[in-house]
Amino acid sequence: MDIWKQDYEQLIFLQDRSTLFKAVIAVHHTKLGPALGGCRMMHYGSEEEAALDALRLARGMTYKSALAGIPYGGGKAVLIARPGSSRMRETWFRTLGKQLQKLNGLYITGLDLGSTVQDMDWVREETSYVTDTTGSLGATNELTATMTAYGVFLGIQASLKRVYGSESPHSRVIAVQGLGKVGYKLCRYLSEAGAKLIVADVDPERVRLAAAEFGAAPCDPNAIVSVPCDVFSPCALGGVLNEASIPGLRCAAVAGAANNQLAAEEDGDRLHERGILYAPDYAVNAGGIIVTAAELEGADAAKAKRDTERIYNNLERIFAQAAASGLSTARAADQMTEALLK
Ligand SMILES: NC(=O)c1ccc[n+]([C@@H]2O[C@H](COP(=O)([O-])OP(=O)(O)OC[C@H]3O[C@@H](n4cnc5c(N)ncnc54)[C@H](O)[C@@H]3O)[C@@H](O)[C@H]2O)c1
Repeated sequence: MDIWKQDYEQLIFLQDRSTLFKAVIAVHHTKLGPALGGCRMMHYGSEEEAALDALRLARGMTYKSALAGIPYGGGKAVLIARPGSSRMRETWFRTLGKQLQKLNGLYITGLDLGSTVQDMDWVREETSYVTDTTGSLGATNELTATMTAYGVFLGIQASLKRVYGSESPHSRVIAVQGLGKVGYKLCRYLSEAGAKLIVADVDPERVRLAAAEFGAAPCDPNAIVSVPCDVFSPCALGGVLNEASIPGLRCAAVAGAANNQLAAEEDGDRLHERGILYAPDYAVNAGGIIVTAAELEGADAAKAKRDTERIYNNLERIFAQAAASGLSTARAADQMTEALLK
């Protein structure tokens, strides 16, 4: 990877050799406000891989916040885990907190894959540039996942409206890949709206629960991508929409929570060519970052919900712009967002 060819404002490498602490902070864009994005803690094959992940994720945060209309830029921290790192957690997160304090608000961190509310509490003891601490809006009652699921539900409704002329999920077949914090709550919204659910998860217990609670039809995790349905909703992994999977899709639309659903930029064009309506991931899954923004401005859950409702309208605008320009919805969303970043 050539670091200088990537798109970002600052890339900060942190280390403390005495405690084996290694982290990367990517600040992608701050014109609309301080860089906001969680801290991921995981194993990486190399420091370069960690930096690339931070850069890619930070860019995604810029686009998500800008389109969601919240006054923040995009950033991300990754903390490089290694065998035995659980013993070092407190030290490492305190070190991160001290470094964030030195950055003086350029970047605000929070929860992401592999980090916990306890970790954020340690950061908080060193700096105020952190969200998702104990008792905060983002850490309470799973509001982040609930609003993300609600936003995806709205994204599915907007997609149904575009494809069928009616937003109602009643009797529509929705295939949900991943029944984690977001996917399971999404199933609840859909089930209450009368949708027929097909679900898959690598954890059979989650599938059993969804079948019992929502009457969902279980599906093999390897088959859910190509199951016949009205809307396919990826709520597990990134990269599920790719050169190999797109020809096998049997849905009218895709709208889900997973980040980075398109493996490559051209995959948005592939969906467009197949006549499948793609609701761009960062437009659909902004509910979580909207909760974080509400937390930072001292607002409540009701405000976060109102702001999440903008997702429906954003998608209508993206679909209209794509139709008018002949571009894929992915490219139309990028164009709309990039205009906001100038
Ligand atoms: N939690 C949020 O608020 C939020 C916000 C924005 C985006 N997202 C994204 O949405 C996705 C889901 O988030 P989450 O918080 O529900 O995560 P999670 O870890 O709680 O749930 C993921 C679920 O997917 C399942 N899974 C993993 N691999 C699978 C596979 N191959 N097939 C089927 N199921 C599989 C897991 O068993 C798990 O139940 C992630 O991509 C996440 O980055 C989440």
